[in-house]
Amino acid sequence: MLYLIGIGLSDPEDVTVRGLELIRSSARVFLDAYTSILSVGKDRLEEFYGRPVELADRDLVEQGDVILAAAQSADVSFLVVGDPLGATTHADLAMRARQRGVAYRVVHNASVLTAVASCGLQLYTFGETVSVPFWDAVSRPSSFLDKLLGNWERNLHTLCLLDIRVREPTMESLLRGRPEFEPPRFMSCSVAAEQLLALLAEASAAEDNADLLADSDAAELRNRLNRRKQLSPPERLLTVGLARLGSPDERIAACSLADIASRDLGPPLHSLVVPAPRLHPVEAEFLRQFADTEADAALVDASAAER
Ligand SMILES: C[S@@+](CC[C@H](N)C(=O)[O-])C[C@H]1O[C@@H](n2cnc3c(N)ncnc32)[C@H](O)[C@@H]1O
Repeated sequence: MLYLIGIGLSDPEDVTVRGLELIRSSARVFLDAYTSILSVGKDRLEEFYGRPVELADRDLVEQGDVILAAAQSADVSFLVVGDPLGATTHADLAMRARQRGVAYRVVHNASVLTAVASCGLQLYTFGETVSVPFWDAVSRPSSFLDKLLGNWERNLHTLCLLDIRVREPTMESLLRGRPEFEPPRFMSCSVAAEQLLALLAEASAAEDNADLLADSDAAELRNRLNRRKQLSPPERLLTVGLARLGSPDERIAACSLADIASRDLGPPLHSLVVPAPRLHPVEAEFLRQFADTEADAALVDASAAER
């Protein structure tokens, strides 16, 4: 039997009683170290569970063979930070278990997908969740912005999950054929905001060049830019930064996109929310407690006033 067990967002003690009993009675215990992390290390988990915990990196999680082979002949717990079905990766593991005839059960727990409501925005009025990937010298993915705009146009909030890179092999080590790994990286709200600001700035620069294009291309470009312009200027675009949700040192900040780019919300993990353009008055009232300055509070009030 394969048990997919959510271990919550913060402390070892966040595991459910049922989850803990299953972990303690399993022959092997794996911890997904690829899609999310707990700020406490593996040692504290092992101490609390009274069981050795094997770290599952990206290959082990995505291929799933080692885990599924073990679960074919014994009880295996696969631990996921948050809820086990809060990331598509684990739904995939469950489907592959089924295909191989390995029975599985899910033990749910708190997830960032629900904890985001701590900022006061209603879960019912969130649209599609997006993932913001790190940019590098060769790739600057931006498809998340179009999804965000789709939500915005329907007056829905957008939860942006921010990239995590663990055990990424360095380019030199790949060339040598002997992998060595980069230090882990976790995207902060300020880096996500900088990438978003860069895309919005590119949109206004591109607008100046639209006249140089053939009519049909220019019309398409103008349409795309006009959509993006809804999010400008960045000094008036309300955002919410959320750091370490569910932890005693959780931090939530409601301020403009321009401001969040220079705010330090502390250690990972971070998520960023772009609220819908028009907030429900109750959402605005709840959210206002996370406005650090009068200017931030005025921005929240303006979103409610525009209903
Ligand atoms: C793939 S999702 C993890 C989903 C997880 N299984 C769950 O249910 O919460 C990973 C991303 O969620 C966000 N995240 C996870 N835990 C968080 C937390 N405690 N506070 C803020 N953001 C968090 C971060 O953006 C992180 O990169």
